[in-house]
Amino acid sequence: MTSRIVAAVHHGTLQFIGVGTPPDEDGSADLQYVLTAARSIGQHMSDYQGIVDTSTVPAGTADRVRAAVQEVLAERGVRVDVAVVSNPEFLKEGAAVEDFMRPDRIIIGADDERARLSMRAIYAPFSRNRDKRLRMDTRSAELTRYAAKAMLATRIRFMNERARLAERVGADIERVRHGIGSDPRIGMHFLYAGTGYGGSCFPKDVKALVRTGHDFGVDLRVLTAVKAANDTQKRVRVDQVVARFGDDLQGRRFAL
Ligand SMILES: NC(=O)C1=CN([C@@H]2O[C@H](COP(=O)(O)OP(=O)(O)OC[C@H]3O[C@@H](n4cnc5c(N)ncnc54)[C@H](O)[C@@H]3O)[C@@H](O)[C@H]2O)C=CC1
Ligand SMILES: O=C(O)[C@H]1O[C@H](OP(=O)(O)OP(=O)(O)OC[C@H]2O[C@@H](n3ccc(=O)[nH]c3=O)[C@H](O)[C@@H]2O)[C@H](O)[C@@H](O)[C@@H]1O
Repeated sequence: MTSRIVAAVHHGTLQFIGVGTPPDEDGSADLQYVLTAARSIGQHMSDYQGIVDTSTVPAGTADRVRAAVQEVLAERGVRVDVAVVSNPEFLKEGAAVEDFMRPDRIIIGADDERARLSMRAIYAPFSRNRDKRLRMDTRSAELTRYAAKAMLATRIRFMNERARLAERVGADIERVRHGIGSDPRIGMHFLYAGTGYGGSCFPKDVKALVRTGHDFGVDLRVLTAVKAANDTQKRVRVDQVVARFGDDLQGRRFAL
């Protein structure tokens, strides 16, 4: 891994981009770092390259990356082939190495056969137990990342809502979690009620997918409701504390 572009471009025929995609003012993913990295590769490549995007980016970004590189190549008067691959990763903070070494699935979104075969080869050592490599087009790969995240966010939101109801009706949400999670159609993962989803990726990626829906004229009502309800979840904890200890919390300490 390096941030030295010249060394990277001369090292091999696959260039992985994994730079930040923070939320833009309108909630969409800001692609400036991805496109800058892509242009830098275009500045230095003199032979075929496969540019692999592992950043979280909206559907259609691979086409923008390809156009950005081709523009730079045209300015330089260099005629070489370029392929763009979408390779979303599903690493969790704190478990990134383990997630990378033992992935559930390896998504290879490629419209170019040569790049797809190189990607298959590079990921072969991580696919020995069973073949985890899923082949698809770039847009499907890009959307898969957000769709996975949206599904998990929806589960968390769903459980937080059930938790509030459980409290009111005198049920125990932990028992309910066991009760429903043991149905294999539902499963045990991501069913913990809490203060709502947070962290560096969930809030920004849910927002970005809602924005993509808006841009493409599709009203993502479920996800919009998930986002709005999650925003209020932190407040629920505060209300519970106040209900239990009263308005004056001076001098008290709480662990979350
Ligand atoms: N943090 C996480 O757990 C996960 C993050 N992602 C996605 O991966 C992407 C990166 O996320 P993070 O690693 O958390 O971001 P980050 O902001 O911590 O790291 C990005 C790095 O890229 C470098 N960089 C930016 N522009 C560059 C350029 N032109 N050339 C070379 N290096 C450059 C920055 O200096 C920085 O060190 C995002 O799209 C994010 O959504 C995906 C899965 C998990
Ligand atoms: O693409 C990304 O950016 C990554 O985003 C998340 O990874 P991460 O943001 O590190 O966080 P998680 O540990 O998965 O938790 C997300 C949030 O949901 C909350 N959560 C999680 C699980 C649960 O049952 N309930 C719950 O409230 C956590 O407290 C946390 O705030 C996904 O889990 C990764 O698969 C994905 O690759």
